[in-house]
Amino acid sequence: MGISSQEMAKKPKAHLASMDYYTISLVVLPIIIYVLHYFLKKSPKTKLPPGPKPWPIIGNIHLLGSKPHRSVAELSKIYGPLMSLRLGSITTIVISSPDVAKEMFLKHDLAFSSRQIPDAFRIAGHDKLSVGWLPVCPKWRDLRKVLAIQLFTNQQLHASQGLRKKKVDDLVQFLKGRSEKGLAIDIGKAVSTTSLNLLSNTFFSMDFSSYESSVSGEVKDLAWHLLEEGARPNVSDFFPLLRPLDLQGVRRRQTMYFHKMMGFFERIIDERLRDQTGANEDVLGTLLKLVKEDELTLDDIKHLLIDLFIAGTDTTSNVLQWAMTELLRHPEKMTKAQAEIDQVLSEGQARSIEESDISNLPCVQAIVKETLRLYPPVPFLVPHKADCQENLILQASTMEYYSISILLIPIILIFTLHHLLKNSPKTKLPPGPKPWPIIGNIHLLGSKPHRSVADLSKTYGPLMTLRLGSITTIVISSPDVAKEMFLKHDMDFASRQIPDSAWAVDHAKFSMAWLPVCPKWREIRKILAIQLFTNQRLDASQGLRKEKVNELVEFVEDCCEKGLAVNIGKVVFATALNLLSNTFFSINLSAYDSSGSQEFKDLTWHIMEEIGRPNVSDFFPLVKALDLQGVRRRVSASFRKMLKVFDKIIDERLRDHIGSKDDVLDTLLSLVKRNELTLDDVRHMLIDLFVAGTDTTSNTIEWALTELLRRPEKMAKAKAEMEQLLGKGQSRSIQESDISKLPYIQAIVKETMRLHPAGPFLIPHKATTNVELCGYWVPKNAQVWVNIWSIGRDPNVWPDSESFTPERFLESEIDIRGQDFELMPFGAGRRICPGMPLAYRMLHLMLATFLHSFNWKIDHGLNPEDVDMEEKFGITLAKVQPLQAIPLPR
Ligand code: HEM
Repeated sequence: MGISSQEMAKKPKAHLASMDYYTISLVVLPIIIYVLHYFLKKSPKTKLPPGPKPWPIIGNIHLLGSKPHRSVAELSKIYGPLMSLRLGSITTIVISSPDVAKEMFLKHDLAFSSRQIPDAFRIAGHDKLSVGWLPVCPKWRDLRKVLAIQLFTNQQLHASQGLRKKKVDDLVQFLKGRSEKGLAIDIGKAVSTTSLNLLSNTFFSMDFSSYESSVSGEVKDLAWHLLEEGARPNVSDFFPLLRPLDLQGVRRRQTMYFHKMMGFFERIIDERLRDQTGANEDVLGTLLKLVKEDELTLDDIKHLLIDLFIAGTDTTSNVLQWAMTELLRHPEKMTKAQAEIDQVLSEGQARSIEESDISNLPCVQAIVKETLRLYPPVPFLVPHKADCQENLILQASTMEYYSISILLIPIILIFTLHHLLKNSPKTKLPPGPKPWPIIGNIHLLGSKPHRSVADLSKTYGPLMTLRLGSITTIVISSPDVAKEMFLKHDMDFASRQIPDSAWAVDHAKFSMAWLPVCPKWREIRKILAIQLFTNQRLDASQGLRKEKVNELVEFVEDCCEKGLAVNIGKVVFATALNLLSNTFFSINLSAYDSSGSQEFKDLTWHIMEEIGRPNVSDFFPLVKALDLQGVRRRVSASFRKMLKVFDKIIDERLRDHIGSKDDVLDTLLSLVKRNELTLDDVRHMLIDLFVAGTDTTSNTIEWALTELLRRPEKMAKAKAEMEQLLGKGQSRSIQESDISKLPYIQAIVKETMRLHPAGPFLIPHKATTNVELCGYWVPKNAQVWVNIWSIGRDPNVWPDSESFTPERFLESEIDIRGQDFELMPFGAGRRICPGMPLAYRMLHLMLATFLHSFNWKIDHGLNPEDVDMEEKFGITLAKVQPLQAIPLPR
């Protein structure tokens, strides 16, 4: 199924060319937008609520992620409870506090009573007949009146309660049957079958669904599809002028589901009209009476029924499912509710529950309220829309220019040029999600790209294509594909996709981390391998490191005496910084209690964070020059500060004399003297070594201790291993040479790096030529992400993959040095981390010292399982909440 490399070499550059059209349109696009803005600039200013700065064109769409309710809640913490977002060309106001909601509903209810109608519901005239989507108008008022007066009055509901009771009895029968056979129950399925039947009996006096068969599937699935498509982010909603194109096919699919559902209701209505003897106490009976009295049309009824089923089935069953889930998690609350029900029902003769009992069950009511509080089935309500707001209209008209340019440019440029190219032979890229126009798949990355991409790989496979703006990105998520990449094509993938931020202060020109494989890069790697990181060199400097670790112990002992908690990440960072600075310069760069190391840590983290941040300049290289998000500007400032520190040290050494310390700096400066390196090479090499070596090390130790604090039995096992080797009490302290005799500590380090690899995508690689990989075509210049985070958690590779089990490595040969593609926290192939030999020593030395010298307690009296495990994505994965642990004497 693959294609030969010769054929590949001949492939015309159709793919790359098409990419360039995106980029061209992106150059033209801002010009048109800014020209139109210029003409509009005399319009009065509007004072929108605060919100995140929108990106050109897409606005804030990329911030929504896969769980917009959570992403938006996070944003509101920064921008306040009344916030504006720009979603494509749509201004969206987000309300996140009871006070603002109160003002909206009490003071401005009418002004906000219309709906933002998704394109998915502008089908078959539904938006013109549906009570859910109509604006406040006479027709909408009539329909609401019918609901309130004819359908959902207490009297009507009372009349149909017998039907519902019967359905609940059916559920109980079904549950009893399963329970007698000792079988588990799919709560979601049972609950949604019941809630569908409760509705279908209230409306039609008939069952739509049965517990054992999938006949019910039809309406339930249709309601689910209609809701799912309706809620799907749709480019037609973000850019209304693109609606006619229905780029994602949402309207096409929705029309099909809609007609199927409509046909289903039409058959029921026809039968009822033919057989007038049927039950008329139900909702359909009432509605048909109103048709007879000319108060409604048959079309009104069909659209009303669609509204009621879409709105009523999934919402009810979701709430019930969440309620049951919470009660199963909190058995004591379940018991309390059961006791209350028992008490109400066993008064007199034991009987089953009636709707009239609800008012006597405050605990059950409270459970429903609490479930609705935590899991509101419609987290943003059904989006409202502001009517007749002068300033919003102005905003909308400005936005239309975006839409016009969006409509014109992609259509004229991209599609015309694509058409011209359509005779070019096709290339067979690995599968992947369908890209949106212009932004491609950027919107799928969310705030934790390693997780989002891992989820996508479940659908598209371990070799997947994403289009990130104009950049083709190949994602590798299995050991087999990684093996083929590193063993068969290492050279072809050994270059880097350089982020724009790495060009700050010309860093990428000198830096070994970003240079392509070229004589200069080889030269620098050779110097590191031969002069800095040989075993002999590292053995020679181990005394310096031991001294630094002793200082760490002294600092922690002091905290221990004072009963103070230790910010693990901070002290490990300071130690790692000193281990490096002593290995390289024979000086300390930080003190534990000074703000200096924190400043250096902040600088390092900022650099890592900014380089890892999704940046429009990386997705659309032709707009790089604009540095739209200011990332390059901020990274330049951080690099300059860091260079200032190194320049001072270099100047001092040059003033003394080279050779006075016999350390790494001496070695490097003598190479400068011999013209084998330039001073700039040395300065930028130091940035690389400090940025790549500190945060990675401290994050790994922080995660290791976090995992051990959550599992005290593993911590005890590690301590026992060390006691056996080193003795207790007046024991000697640990040396780097002891590491090989501590298999459990080694296993802990491996297990930590499996679950929390410092660089989840390695440092992104790039294809330097067209490559055939596992039968697919990887085009030249494609970015390559090796998702070692998802490989490390793949249940097909690792049994019980989510659990922290160092024991799995005790009987296994798997190592972290780039030979085993299931576990490669340092990468593999030519680009493997050159600092690995030093990192290996530092990690084991510090972790073992922490465990051997102290007992540890979690701060704030937290239970082990409650320790926060949230991670934030940068080029490294750090903990969101720094680990604070209290040291106790051993
Ligand atoms: C826990 C510790 C560390 C981890 C997990 C780690 C991991 C990595 C990874 C995954 C890469 C990219 C490999 C690839 O793209 O294929 C890398 C590259 C690199 N690392 Fe490390 N690293 C660590 C510590 C260090 C230390 C201590 C140093 C030096 C002092 C260092 C220096 C570098 C450099 C310079 C590169 C870029 C190499 C190149 O592109 O040619 N790292 N590291």
